[in-house]
Amino acid sequence: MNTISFEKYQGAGNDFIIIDNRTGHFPKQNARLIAAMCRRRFGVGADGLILIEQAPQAHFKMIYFNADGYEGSLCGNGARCAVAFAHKHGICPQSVVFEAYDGMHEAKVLGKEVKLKMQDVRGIEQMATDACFLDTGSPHYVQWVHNLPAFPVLQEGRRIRYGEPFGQKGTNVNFIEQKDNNTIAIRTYERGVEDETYACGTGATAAALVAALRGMTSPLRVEALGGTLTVYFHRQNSEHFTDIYLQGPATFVFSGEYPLSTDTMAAPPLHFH
Ligand SMILES: N[C@@H](CCC[C@H](N)C(=O)O)C(=O)O
Repeated sequence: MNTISFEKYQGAGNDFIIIDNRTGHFPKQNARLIAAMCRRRFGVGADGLILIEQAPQAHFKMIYFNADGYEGSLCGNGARCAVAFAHKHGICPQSVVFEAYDGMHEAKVLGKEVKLKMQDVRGIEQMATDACFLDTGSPHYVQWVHNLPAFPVLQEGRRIRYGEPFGQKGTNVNFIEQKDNNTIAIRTYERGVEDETYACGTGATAAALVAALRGMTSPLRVEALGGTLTVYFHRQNSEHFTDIYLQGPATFVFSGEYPLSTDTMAAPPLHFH
């Protein structure tokens, strides 16, 4: 039987299937296969799937698919895990340049962590007194809330993700609360996973920049359900940020072979959904 070799990684509990696709053997147009592999309980289980491919001007190119099987925008935690994977397999040195959805990125492997340089951010839209929208490689709505542990993230996240003005394209949705002078807590509803995830790298970055608008300074600790990420930035003015870095754990979990058969290529429907 034909199989696909994969490794599973997680960065602060945001988990990914990673496949070395430098030979181009993986059927990446097959959204049903990707969704089936990512499906918890029925497949490998992951928030997304990442292909490592050849890139002419970089050590590698990363292609990211959300758990729904469709290509997503930048995944910050996925990118950090992709770097850890590529470094482990000798695809890149400790300091790496790779291509992703939003262009070239530099990153560095620092022991068990990976520090990733993000693109500069220009333009933070104020949506309400307590909410902003910005793009950190992926679109993010960020809202300040009280009592984050009790906040209905799934319900509110889904309402905002599908509501106006985002429509069908949608957005990722983050809820944040200040914990101390340089720490915020975050919970994220992710587009494409359509659920709360344990962490989101581009979301943590967006949240840190929104916190900077309230006077919080770099480096900022962002505490997610699955672990802590650190965001570094330089604030040029209220809507222009440069030298943005996302740092945190990027951990190998296990490796495996996924069988390619008609049975394993489709995620079964749930009977009582
Ligand atoms: N988990 C990711 C965010 C992935 C992108 C997203 N779900 C989308 O396509 O909108 C991260 O760590 O940044």
